[in-house]
This record gives sequence, C-alpha cells and structure tokens, in this order.
Amino acid sequence: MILQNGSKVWIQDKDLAWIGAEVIDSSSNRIVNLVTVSGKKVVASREDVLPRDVDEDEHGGVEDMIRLTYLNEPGVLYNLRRRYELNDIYTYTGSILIAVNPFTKIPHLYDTHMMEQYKGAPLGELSPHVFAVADASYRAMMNEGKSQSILVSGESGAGKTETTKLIMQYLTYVGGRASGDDRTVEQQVLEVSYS
Ligand SMILES: Nc1ncnc2c1ncn2[C@@H]1O[C@H](COP(=O)(O)OP(=O)(O)OP(=O)(O)O)[C@@H](O)[C@H]1O
Repeated sequence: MILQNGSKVWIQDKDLAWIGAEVIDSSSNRIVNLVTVSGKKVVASREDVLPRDVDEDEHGGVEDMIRLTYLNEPGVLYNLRRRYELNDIYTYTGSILIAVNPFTKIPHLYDTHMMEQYKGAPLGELSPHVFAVADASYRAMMNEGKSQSILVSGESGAGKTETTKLIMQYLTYVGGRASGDDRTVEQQVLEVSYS
C-alpha cells in the first residue's frame, strides 16, 4: 500500500477495534506518523495500517459494499455501523444480504406496503431488504420451475430464525394457495417448525 502525507487509513484500537486516521509523516520505510479522527497523534508500523475509503464521510454509508474502494474489515464494519445508526439494518455485498440484528421492532419495515413494494422489483433496485432476496428467489422458482435455496447464516442470536420467518411471511404473501392443496400457504407455513 502506498502511503503518503494525507493518506486516509485505519489503525487498530483497543477500545473501538478500528479507528480512522490520517498520515502526517510518511518519510520512514518502517513506520508512519498519524493523527486519528479523535485528534490523537500515534505512530504505527506501515504493515499495521489499512487503506480507508476517501468517500467514507458519505452520509449514511453505501447500500452495496461492492461500491467500497477497499473491502477490508474496518471498512465493512464502519459502513454497517453507519447504516445501523440510521435503522438501515440491511446492506448488500453484491447479491449477498447482510442483516444487523436491531433487537427492537423497526416500524413499517415489514408491513404489507413494504411487501407490495418489493413484489417483482429486481434485486438491487430498492433498498437492501430480506423481502428483495425472498422475491428474487420466488421469481427464479416461478420462471425456471426449479426449487431455490436461501442460505441464512450467522452466529447464535444473530437473527436467523426471525429472518427465516420474514422470508416465509413474504412467500406467503406472494404465493397464495398451492393448487391441489386446500390449505393456504399461510397455513402450511405455520405448520413449519423452526429449529
Ligand atoms: N429483523 C429483526 N427485527 C427485530 N428484532 C430482531 C430481528 N432479528 C432478530 N431480532 C431479535 O433478536 C432475537 C434473536 O433472533 P433469532 O432468534 O432469530 O436468532 P438466531 O440467529 O435464530 O439465534 P439461535 O442461533 O441462537 O437460534 C429475536 O428474538 C428478536 O428479538
């Protein structure tokens, strides 16, 4: 990584994990002098600093992290945090959806109006949302006539069960009643047990 005076970087921080900084002296081959965003002057080994996007001050973060110039750990965490602070709990990295558990109900995020909006909308056209992924999967199933899979992964308490329920809720909404089955999709979904 080429470092020069004024380069924006990330350095590790014992309290915050990562903190933004700017290079103020890059004359040494081994170390760089930096000033952190909180105004503290620090010295770091060149190999310990990671590049930071120059447009990182963009309000609200990016909806798709493919747009980040540097897809490194601090850049990803910082982007997710900024979105989370605005209650934007969903973020794409390409066609992968990242959900940050809000641990609280976010009004209107999952109501009928929201489901209606995502119905038939191409992935990426609207803000990142679990309904967009469910809709893409549903469309692919209908168009290709093949079963589809959605992988919901995360650590314990991350929100996998809630996310799965939301996917089922959306599929119930768009799916209606299966032919030859007297039960509504909603009834069938309610019979699904979550592990
Ligand atoms: N999208 C969401 N909106 C609001 N609250 C949520 C959301 N997702 C998760 N939660 C909250 O987080 C709690 C834990 O989520 P959940 O049970 O889905 O996690 P999990 O990944 O299935 O956990 P485990 O692997 O331990 O079973 C939920 O009971 C709920 O309170």
